[in-house]
Amino acid sequence: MTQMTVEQFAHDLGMLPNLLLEQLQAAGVVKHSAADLMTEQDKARLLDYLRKSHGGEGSRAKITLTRRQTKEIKQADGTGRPRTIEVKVRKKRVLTTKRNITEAVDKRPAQESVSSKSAETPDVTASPIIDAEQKALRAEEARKRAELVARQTAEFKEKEKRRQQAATSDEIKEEPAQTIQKSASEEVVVPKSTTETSSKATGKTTTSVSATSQASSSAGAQATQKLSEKPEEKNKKKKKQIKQQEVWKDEPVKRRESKTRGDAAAQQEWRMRKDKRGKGKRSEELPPQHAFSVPTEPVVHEVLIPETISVATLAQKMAVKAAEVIKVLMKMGTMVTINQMLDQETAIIVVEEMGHIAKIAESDNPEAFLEEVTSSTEAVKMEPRAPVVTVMGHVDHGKTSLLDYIRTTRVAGGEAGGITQHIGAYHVKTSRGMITFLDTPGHEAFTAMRARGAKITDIVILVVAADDGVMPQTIEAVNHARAADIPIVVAVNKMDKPEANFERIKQELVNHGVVPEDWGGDAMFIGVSAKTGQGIDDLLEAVLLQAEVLELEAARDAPAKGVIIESRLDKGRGPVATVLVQSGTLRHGDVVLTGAVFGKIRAMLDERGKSVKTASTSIPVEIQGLSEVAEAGEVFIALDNERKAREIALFRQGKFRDVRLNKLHVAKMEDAFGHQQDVSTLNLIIKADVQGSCEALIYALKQLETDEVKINIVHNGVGAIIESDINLALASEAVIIGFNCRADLRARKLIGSTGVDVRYYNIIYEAVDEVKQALSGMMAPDRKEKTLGLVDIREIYRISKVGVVAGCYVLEGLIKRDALVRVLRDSVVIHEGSLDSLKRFKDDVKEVKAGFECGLSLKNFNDIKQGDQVEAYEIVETARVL
Ligand SMILES: Nc1nc2c(ncn2[C@@H]2O[C@H](COP(=O)(O)OP(=O)(O)OP(=O)(O)O)[C@@H](O)[C@H]2O)c(=O)[nH]1
Repeated sequence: MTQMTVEQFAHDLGMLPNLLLEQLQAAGVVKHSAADLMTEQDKARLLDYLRKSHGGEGSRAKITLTRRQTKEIKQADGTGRPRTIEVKVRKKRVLTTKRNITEAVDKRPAQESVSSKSAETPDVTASPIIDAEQKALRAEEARKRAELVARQTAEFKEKEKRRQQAATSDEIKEEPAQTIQKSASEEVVVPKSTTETSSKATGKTTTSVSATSQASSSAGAQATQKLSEKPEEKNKKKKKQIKQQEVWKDEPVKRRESKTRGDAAAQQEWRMRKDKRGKGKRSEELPPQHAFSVPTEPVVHEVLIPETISVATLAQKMAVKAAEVIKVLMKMGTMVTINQMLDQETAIIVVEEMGHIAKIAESDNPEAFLEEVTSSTEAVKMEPRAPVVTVMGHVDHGKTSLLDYIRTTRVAGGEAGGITQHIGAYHVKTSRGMITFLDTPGHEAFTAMRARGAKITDIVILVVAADDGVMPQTIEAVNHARAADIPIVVAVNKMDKPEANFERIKQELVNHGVVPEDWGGDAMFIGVSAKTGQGIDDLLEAVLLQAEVLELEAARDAPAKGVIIESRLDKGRGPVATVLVQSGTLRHGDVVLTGAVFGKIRAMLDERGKSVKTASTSIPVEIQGLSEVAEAGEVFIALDNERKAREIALFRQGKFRDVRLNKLHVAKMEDAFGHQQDVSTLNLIIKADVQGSCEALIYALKQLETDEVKINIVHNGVGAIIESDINLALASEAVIIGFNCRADLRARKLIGSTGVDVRYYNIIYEAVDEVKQALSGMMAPDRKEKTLGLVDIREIYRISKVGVVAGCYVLEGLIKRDALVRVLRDSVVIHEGSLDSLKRFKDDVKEVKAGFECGLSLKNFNDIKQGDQVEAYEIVETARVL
């Protein structure tokens, strides 16, 4: 082996002798000048050092190359002033190698120091430590590389040629970014050649640009330099540019990806957003074709229409201009402005008029959310719950006394005086179970709640004073309970009084349909005394027995639902409401929505004023935190979403409320007049000046009943029409008849807001006549067949796409286009149906009289033959009168 100097070795390696000297020194090989001789041992030491300095030996499978370059570019800015731009290029590339490490490291000095140098160069440096076999391998590889380089060069030349042809005069301007890419392209060659030697390469380049704005003093010099550039240099530059443009095409993408944090989905979304704006084009990832194709026909939108919608919103939903909608409405004879609200029906017509599909929007109605909540709770396990009891009865029969007795003796395990607060409801514990009492005796609360659709009470305790007997309000209570289909337990009170007569009460109530168990009925009668406490246990027992029969159940592990029992504005605490949980569990911190009021529960007290954290089914609690005073009798629901609760509350507060009120179904006499369906019962509430006229009216009305139509007197009484009558009418869809009496002020207000049908009479026959008309309207009309004429079929024509057409002659009467027909063959009916067409010559006609010819076809029937006859007839309906 020939010896060589440091300089020669450096030359072979393609590096400066000084640099090699430094490396040798670092490797512990003492050489003083470039003329010093290198021994094989020196080379081996240097190689060993380089291996170690690149991060360990043997197991190393990755090689990291880092290179920094700083360049200055002088360019004129937008104003034409020369500027110097400093471009720093930092390139880092990690190569993963599967090859023998010795070999990989062996090549390193050459690759690292000269990126553009021919790959065959470093053979000499490796010679001391490679054997003959390796040499052969190396030679083979060198040959391959040479081939590759030759091929690449040829390709570039070809491309260059094409590019030059395409843009001969268009000199590629050197933008700063391009310049960066240009310099970076040098580095790109490395992985390409490395791919040859190492089987896998992953590259990463970080580029930073710092542009310094400074007046260039050498602008002229630069120009000269540009001019003096040789054509080959220019070509070389262009080649590099083209090469880098191809290779670095995906570099912006890489950079973006490296900047993006978060998961892949977020990145994807981010990219999509970017793509939407038309920036950051990524030809590799985009499908080759354009995803959007211009619609060739009008797009039909499915438009969800809420109860009311503004013109602007409607236009937006159809993707048209508001002016278009206004135009359509103008054609329909309505002048509107862009912000005007349209009702649902009008909006539907507009949408259909404009060729779109209108759908009644459930999803726009936040209340639909409540339906979801409600339905989701249905799947939850049901558990038995305590009955909720309301006490009803005539004035002074002892309702309050009875409730007071039960409360003071039973609440909190009989701790008399344990109640510090009165919240309108409480629950008592007995040996057989728990009962919840609504502490608001009377019909008002009861019917008010029911009118709002809240069935809060499970059982009614009907209090009747044993010394007084059945009184008007007792009967009213019975009617209310019956209308609501709620079982009654009769508490015959004041049994301690000597004049008490238990049997008389039973008798009197039987007359009103409340039949005691021992008489074959289903009502339990218990003798009690609110004064002495006699029979109270039996009464509670009876209530629980009744509850058992009812099999009362509710979900416990579900969002709470229930009813507002009482509500008021407390000076210190703000709006407070007593609520009864009917299903689920109410928790401190829950968001509660009731009507148009909502709020987060800030405090929750039980009936003794003790703070509690939860309240499960049939438990009454007082809650604080509602935004306003809630309406008693209104249903409440606990939601986990405050935003949704607010949304629904606002929705209910708005004008939608009026729309909803209008939609509340109330019974109208007119409905009954025009009713042609099988509605067979007319519900009535009758109020009269005196009992006599009330009874007379009921008797007269009852005479109108037939097998088909019935009258149901939901309630009758003496005196003014009061609020509870309206509520009852609302709940039972009844019409109120006021005979020689009027509604009081509060009732009138309620009539105004609910639209309950109230009719006043002072002549009994007038009332009877109107009810008679109503009942007549409820009866199905008489339907009779009327024969129109007879037609002879003389000729049959089979026309493709039309079917069978018959040439006919009208024998008798006439035939109408809309008549019903029977086809007779040998006087036997073979088909019944209707006409599809009726013509005289070529014209469609409405009817053809006897003695004339005509053409006809039948709907869904083609088996018509010459000699058949067609009988035409129609159905005539006549209203029936009672
Ligand atoms: N002797 C006796 N008197 C009773 C009994 N229960 C109630 N009373 C009395 O009957 C009167 C009316 O009792 P309340 O409890 O106020 O009757 P109420 O049905 O609540 O009356 P209103 O609230 O006006 O509807 C009071 O004077 C009670 O003391 C009882 O069991 N025996």
